[in-house]
Amino acid sequence: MAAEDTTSVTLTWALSLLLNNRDTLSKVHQELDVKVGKDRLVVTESDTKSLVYLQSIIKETLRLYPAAPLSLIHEAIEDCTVNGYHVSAGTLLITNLHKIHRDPLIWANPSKFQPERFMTTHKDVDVRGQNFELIPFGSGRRMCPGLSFALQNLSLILANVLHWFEFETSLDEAVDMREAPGLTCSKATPLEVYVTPRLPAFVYNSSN
Ligand code: HEM
Repeated sequence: MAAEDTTSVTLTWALSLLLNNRDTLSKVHQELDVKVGKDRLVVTESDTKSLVYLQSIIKETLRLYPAAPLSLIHEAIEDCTVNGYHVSAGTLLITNLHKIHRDPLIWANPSKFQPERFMTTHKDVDVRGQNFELIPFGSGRRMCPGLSFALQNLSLILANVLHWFEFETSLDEAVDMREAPGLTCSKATPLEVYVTPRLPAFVYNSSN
């Protein structure tokens, strides 16, 4: 599993989702204004812990667009029974994370981008492999060892770019959300955005 690729595709989906859901984009900008402030350039790791809406956006992005939609292939090393199904030793198992994450029995409006669900109905659901309805990093002994590093990077990078810039698409068009086939869930078309500064000019000349 490529570490850089998974992080960059997740960030691209997050930004695409925000551009197609401007209310959410405004709300996360408001959160940054209140918790970080427009007179400071760098959002730090300790800031990101209090950015609960931003964290919900990351979870919702990983739910809708898990970077490895079919996870990695696993092989049963011995005969076992899982949930009433007999699995013989040697069976290759592919877990369809994309499908699990959009199960209508678990998720209301499963294909809708609703970060608020992680502050209300699903506030106790995390991505760390303990809640089987949301397992973008897999679960168990062979789950992604880069999970904490990835979550830290996703929060820091997304918080900083959102804090620094306003984002627009050409002619205000909606972002094309089609997915490209492949092991990693990337966009079928590149994301093109226009950025403009959103902080006062003096802040960009400071080093904090
Ligand atoms: C958004 C970011 C990422 C996502 C969604 C992700 C997801 C996954 C998934 C689903 C697996 C398969 C787990 C399984 O077999 O059950 C995996 C495995 C793996 N990931 Fe990640 N990953 C991410 C970032 C990273 C990063 C940053 C690193 C390293 C710094 C990393 C290193 C690995 C490695 C080495 C494995 C193979 C583990 C094994 O087979 O024992 N991943 N990842």
